[in-house]
Amino acid sequence: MTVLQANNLSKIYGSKRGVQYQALDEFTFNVTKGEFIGIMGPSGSGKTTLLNLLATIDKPTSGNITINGTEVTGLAKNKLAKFRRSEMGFIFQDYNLLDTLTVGENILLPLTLQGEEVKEMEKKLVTVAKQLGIDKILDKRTFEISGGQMQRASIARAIIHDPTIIFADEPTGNLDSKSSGQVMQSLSTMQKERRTTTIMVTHDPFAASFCQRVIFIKDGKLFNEIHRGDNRQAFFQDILNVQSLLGGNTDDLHSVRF
Ligand SMILES: Nc1ncnc2c1ncn2[C@@H]1O[C@H](COP(=O)(O)OP(=O)(O)OP(=O)(O)O)[C@@H](O)[C@H]1O
Repeated sequence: MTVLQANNLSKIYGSKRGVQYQALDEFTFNVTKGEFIGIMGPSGSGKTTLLNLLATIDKPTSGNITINGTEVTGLAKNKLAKFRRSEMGFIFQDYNLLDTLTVGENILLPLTLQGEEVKEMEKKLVTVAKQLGIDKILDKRTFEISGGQMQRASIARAIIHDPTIIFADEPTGNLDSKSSGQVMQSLSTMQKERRTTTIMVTHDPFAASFCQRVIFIKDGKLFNEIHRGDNRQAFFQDILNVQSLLGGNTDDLHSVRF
């Protein structure tokens, strides 16, 4: 079942009279329910632009996006905000947790906004926290926990309302290699156990090796797409091979850690 369909997406930044830059050029792709997709490409290739369009944070210059049967590119502002709240989850590089709330309260935010019953919220909180191994830190504040724990808390927050799709922007960008491994393992487990659909932008080939499919962008266009078999290490190598064809970020190779 297709959950996301993006047709001929183009994004041109700048005004008609000023300098214009085409960041995305007629980009088309589909996402099936339960897929875990990585988006990679050199700096400036259009990854964030694509993620922002798919996540409805920005509007395309042309083209359309359908998520779960709704054409989101045609939705009015208030309907879009509601749609985003119920159908989407977000994971950011710098976690975006509120330090005035406990870890548990942060995770519960999407349900609080939806006005869910307290008993039901508690049940869902315990389930997701156990799945992610953070059930012992729910009463702590964000400054009392590690980066890896913060990112697992933000995964829990992204997933607790069972959204159609999760968008992750460099989720391992601020983490050391051990925490990155744990966070990617957590995302992978969520994808398997809850059939979550996830789209992740990353520079990190190690993080991308946890995906089932990796899409490479160059100059706003699809450059290549590779699928993972059973072996993550072989997939990691495939990712490095495409990256070397692509050129660009040689610093990405520093994250080799098997
Ligand atoms: N608001 C904007 N106005 C003008 N140009 C922009 C804007 N946002 C991005 N761009 C340009 O569009 C291109 C694609 O940017 P984008 O941020 O999508 O790339 P990226 O692949 O995510 O890069 P990075 O890996 O460095 O984050 C870049 O050349 C960038 O300079």
